Amino acid sequence: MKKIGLYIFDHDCRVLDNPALTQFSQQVDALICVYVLPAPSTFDRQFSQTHASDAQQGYIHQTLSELDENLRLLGQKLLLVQAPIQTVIAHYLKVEHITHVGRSIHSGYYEQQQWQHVQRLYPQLHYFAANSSHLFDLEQLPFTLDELPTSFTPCRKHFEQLDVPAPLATLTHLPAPPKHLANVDFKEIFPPFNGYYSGGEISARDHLNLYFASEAPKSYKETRNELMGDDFSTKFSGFLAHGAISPRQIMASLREYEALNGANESTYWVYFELLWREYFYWYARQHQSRLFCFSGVRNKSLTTSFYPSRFKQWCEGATPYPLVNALMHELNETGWMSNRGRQIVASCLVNELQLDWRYGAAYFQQRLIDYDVASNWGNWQYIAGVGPDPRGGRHFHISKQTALYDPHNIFISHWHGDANCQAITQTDMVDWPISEQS
Ligand SMILES: Cc1cc2nc3c(=O)[nH]c(=O)nc-3n(C[C@H](O)[C@H](O)[C@H](O)COP(=O)(O)OP(=O)(O)OC[C@H]3O[C@@H](n4cnc5c(N)ncnc54)[C@H](O)[C@@H]3O)c2cc1C
Repeated sequence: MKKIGLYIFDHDCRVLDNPALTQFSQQVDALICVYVLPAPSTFDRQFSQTHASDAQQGYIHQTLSELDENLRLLGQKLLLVQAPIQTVIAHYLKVEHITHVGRSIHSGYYEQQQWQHVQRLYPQLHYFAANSSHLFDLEQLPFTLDELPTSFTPCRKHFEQLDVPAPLATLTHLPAPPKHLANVDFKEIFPPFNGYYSGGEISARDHLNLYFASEAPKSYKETRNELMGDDFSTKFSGFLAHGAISPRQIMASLREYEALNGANESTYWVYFELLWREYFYWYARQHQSRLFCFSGVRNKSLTTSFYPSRFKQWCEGATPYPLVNALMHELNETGWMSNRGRQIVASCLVNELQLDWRYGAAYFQQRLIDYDVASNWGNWQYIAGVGPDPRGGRHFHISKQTALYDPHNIFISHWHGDANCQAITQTDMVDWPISEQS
């Protein structure tokens, strides 16, 4: 009997160094490649009224177009489907008689639940999933998931003892699709690229080569907290989030760079930051749905709440704080924000505006071109003090951060941070009695 495989791309939108795709394609005689557009869940709808931003969708559009281009070089093509995964599987089971279904392992709890659900629904199919997005495989870890250290530093020390597997050899062949399969035109579904950050496997390879051909890695540790500019940080996050590049490919280029130019603290720090990403991946795998809980993984009581007008001010960049406003304007326009910027606006939402951190995380989920379930919700928990921070949360003082990172008002004026500063006027019964100052 002919083995017909359905491969579901998700956060692994590349053909090179994609263990899940490579191994799955070796198990089947014919292959259908699909990308399933995620529908907003009930949880998403609870925390926000808006949908994925144009910046985010335009970025995904580019990512998928470049994946399709690379698949075509291997005699394949990418099909885009807008339906729940179980419907997609049911469709191809009926129409193409698929026998196998493959994908890369997802860190998200709901995505894992969905994967288990389809296996229960269609037990007659063969299922396959492998790690395509992280540095280490589960079998390499010196601890079980339950024993994952509760904070980053001890975990990093374990990670540093491990060898990062080399990227796979170039993929030269994929089984062909079973027969002519109609596809939708990507342009009919997605808004155009906004011109700020390019997505996709081809762009990722170009960017990686440019970054490691530059002097930037030598001073990364000193520049990485800046707010503005082309190469103060690596700008790998969008590519990594959608899997247009693998962290192992980045590590291979980093090691080559170090061999040619010498290693220093800054080149090590690029690895160090990739280990943060790694940590949050395993953290999400361990804590599952607790990643989204108000009290976090620490089960901590918080006093923050939801104030619609304050949240609106934060989203629109109309708070009393010019730096926060400028950062939010940058996010809304481009879909990206520096790491220091994310820390400042997240801290403002939690500490100054006293808002439930999950609204901020959900807003980031819809805006970021590099949205990644583990890194986003894990970092938000960290700032809100309900996650892996041994100090129990962070408060970034906005005036101090402004003096440190935008002393000449360049960032604020570029993103019009002082154009619409509004006082926080809303009070509610918990603020009573209202003092002179409020
Ligand atoms: C509240 C908040 C939300 C965030 N949400 C996301 C998200 O959805 N997706 C995402 O990829 N990153 C997220 N980050 C982490 C970090 O801000 C971005 O990865 C980084 O700013 C991307 O820019 P870069 O690629 O130039 O990073 P660089 O500074 O050059 O770092 C190199 C790579 O290391 C990884 N990395 C660096 N810092 C972190 C970190 N704190 N946590 C996890 N990985 C890290 C990223 O993959 C990044 O591309 C968030 C941070 C905060 C504080």
